[in-house]
Formats: sequence, structure tokens, C-alpha cells
Amino acid sequence: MLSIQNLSLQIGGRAILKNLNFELSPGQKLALIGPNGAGKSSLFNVISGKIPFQSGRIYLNQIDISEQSAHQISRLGLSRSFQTSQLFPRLSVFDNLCCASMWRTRRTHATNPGKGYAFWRRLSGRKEVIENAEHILDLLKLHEKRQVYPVHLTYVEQRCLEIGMCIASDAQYILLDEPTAGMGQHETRLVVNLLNWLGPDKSLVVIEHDMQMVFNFADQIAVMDQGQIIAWDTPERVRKDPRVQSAFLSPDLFLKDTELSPISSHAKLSRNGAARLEGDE
Ligand SMILES: Nc1ncnc2c1ncn2[C@@H]1O[C@H](COP(=O)(O)OP(=O)(O)OP(=O)(O)O)[C@@H](O)[C@H]1O
Repeated sequence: MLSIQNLSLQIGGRAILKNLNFELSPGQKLALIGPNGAGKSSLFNVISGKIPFQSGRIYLNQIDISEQSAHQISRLGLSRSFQTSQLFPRLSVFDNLCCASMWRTRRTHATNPGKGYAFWRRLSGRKEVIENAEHILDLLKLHEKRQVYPVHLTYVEQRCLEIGMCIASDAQYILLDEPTAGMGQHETRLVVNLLNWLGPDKSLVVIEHDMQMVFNFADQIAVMDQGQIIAWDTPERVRKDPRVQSAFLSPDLFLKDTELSPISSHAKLSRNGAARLEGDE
């Protein structure tokens, strides 16, 4: 369980998160939505230990992580992706995935001191690492780019690889910040497949503006506005919440089929209303 209690964050004297409470159960797949500036990325920053906060507590599986570093929090099983790519530039696509999968093995052996740190072992002998990396390569359809360095990937391929690495690490809690930003329908579908592949033991929080994407993976939606969570419910109930509809979402959007389609996959949230299409002013 990821539990946030009475969390407040101020930056430069301005309240960014306001006495926020949040509980994510094991296995929950949550979409975090809200207008620009609502505080979604800031919430990820404090959960993952990237920035300190002024008051409140954060617990991960009942361990108080409020004052822990990003590195310590990551070792406790929380993995976070960013809006910009953070890949190993001198490793191939496949080796990047293997590296992330190595972390999986290290955590698996955390109760067996020393074993998980045996980097001197030949990678080719580590069946689990290779199988995991192969599987994610397959889901992301990156086979042809297997030996390519990240710098030679397109932006969208880099984003896919980064999400794959986040998932390959086998963290129990995964936070993704706008994973499909800039992606077309095809890549969005690959990312959705990857998210749906996650087992029931994995908890996921995804900041997402693409509502069709949200309805394709989330079992719950939390709506943020002005540093607070104003609604948290199933997608169906959030759709019908008049407060949410009037503040953020176009009712028309909900009449559409929730399957990904070329137009609707580009629907974005904006304040006052409404879904707009990419390219619209
Ligand atoms: N380092 C910072 N210094 C000053 N203000 C900041 C900083 N980081 C965030 N903010 C402010 O905090 C508020 C919340 O920002 P945040 O990025 O968390 O919102 P968001 O909901 O993720 O928005 P978006 O969807 O646009 O990414 C914004 O008003 C932003 O300007």
C-alpha cells in the first residue's frame, strides 16, 4: 500500500499540494488527471523523493519514506518515469532493458545478501534477465532496434524504451508521467498493451491527458485540481461526476467509444472544458 497523509508542499511560498490524502492499494491501476498546473507532477516528485515537502507523511508498504532519498525509495520498490528520456546512452536498446532487468534480480535477491550483486556473472547465464528483456522488447515491437543506441532512436521509440525499462525493473509501484506524450495511435496502443501486461501484484499511477488512453487501462481515476484531489472513483463514475465534467471534461468525450481511434487518441484535457484535438488552438 502507498499511503499519503496530509501532504502539503509549498514552493517559493506558494501552496502547490494542499493537505493531500492518497491511498493506492496493491494491484490498483490509477490514472491521475487534471488541468495543467494542478500539481500532478509535483505529487510524483514528492512521492519519489525528488523534492522535499513541508508537512505530512508518505508510507510505502508501511515504511515511512517521507525523508528517504530517491535512491532509497527506488530500492524499496517504487519506479518512476519522467517526461524526458533518461536512458543509458552507451548501451544498446537490449542492454538498456537488461540493465533494468538486472535491478529486478537484485531486488528479488534482497533477502539473500550478496547474491543479487554478483555482476561478475556472465549476463548470458542470467536467463531470467534475458527473458524479461526479450519479452518487453517484444511487447514494444523494438526488435529491429535491438542493437541500436538510444541516440539513434526516434523520440517516440526512446519514450517506449524508457517506459519498458521502468516496467522491466519489476518495481511493485510504478509511476508514469505522461507516457504517451507525443505518441501516435500505434505507439499509444503498444504502451497500453505493456500496461495491461502488468500483473495484479503491480500498482500503477499514470499521469495522462489522453482520455482514451485512460479508459483503456485504468480501473480508477483520481482527478486533481489546485493541489487537491477532488474526485477518485471508477472511470464510469468519474465520467458521470458533474463536478468533474463541468470542470475538466467535455461531456461529448464520454459519448465516444473508448477504444483507441485515430482522432480520439489525440483528445486532450484542458481547463474550462474540455477536450480539444491536438493542433487546435
Ligand atoms: N520548481 C518549481 N518552482 C516554482 N513553481 C513550480 C515548480 N514546480 C512546479 N511549480 C508550480 O507548481 C504548480 C503545479 O505544477 P505541476 O507541474 O506539478 O502541475 P501538473 O499538474 O503536473 O501540470 P502539467 O499537466 O502541466 O504537467 C504549477 O503552478 C507550477 O508552476
